[in-house]
Amino acid sequence: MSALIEAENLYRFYHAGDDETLALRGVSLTLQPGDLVAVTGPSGSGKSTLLACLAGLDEPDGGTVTLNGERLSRRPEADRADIRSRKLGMLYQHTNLVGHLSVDANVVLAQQIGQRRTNAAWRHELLGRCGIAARAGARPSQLSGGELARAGLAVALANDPLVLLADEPTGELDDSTAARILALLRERADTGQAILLVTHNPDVASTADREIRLRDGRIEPRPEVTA
Ligand SMILES: Nc1ncnc2c1ncn2[C@@H]1O[C@H](COP(=O)(O)OP(=O)(O)OP(=O)(O)O)[C@@H](O)[C@H]1O
Repeated sequence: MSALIEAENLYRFYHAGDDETLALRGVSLTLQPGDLVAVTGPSGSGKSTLLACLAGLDEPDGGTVTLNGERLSRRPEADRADIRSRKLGMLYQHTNLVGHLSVDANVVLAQQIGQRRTNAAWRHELLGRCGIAARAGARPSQLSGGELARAGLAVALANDPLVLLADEPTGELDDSTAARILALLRERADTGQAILLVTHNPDVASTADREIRLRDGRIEPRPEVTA
């Protein structure tokens, strides 16, 4: 079985004048089909940078990202966009919705852009499962923060992607809605997807198969288990 996400020794530096920020310093991780993994860490530890590099939206200064056997890093943007449209769904912290389209039309658009040929039945199921069917005709500006997060998740899952990267998918949600969304993510993982979610919430992280903790751009070693 081949890994769905492989990141090897990722480095990302930002320069502003004389200042250099080491956002990622040698991060490696692997997700197999069925893995639901949480990325946690304090503000500024590199979580969003990691997600952007894994999605090919940002180019790491060192290291490689491979999605389902296809190298994403150090390729022209058109190639990365093609790989994304075949393999990846992404939920951003700041919404991934087009402002002048309804929620339903946003999901339709994502289905048209993607290359995995999902149908209208899938879209309707998804809107229901994400708890946003009742607001499917609304535009993003008419939605609450929690509704935006759920609509964004429907867009991210529109193509039933092999890999889902989600930045704070439950951040704006009440406990019962968050539990429902986590159950949906678990179910998608059980069908063989790999899901990486960023969260500040320890309860959400504890529902994942494992937790990757970032600090200052590095993965914190797991505590030694003593017998
Ligand atoms: N475009 C940029 N230019 C300069 N520095 C940046 C840029 N983007 C991020 N950084 C810096 O890189 C580091 C990692 O940022 P990142 O957004 O990945 O952290 P994070 O863990 O996602 O934080 P948060 O939990 O607050 O969202 C921070 O020190 C941040 O200030």
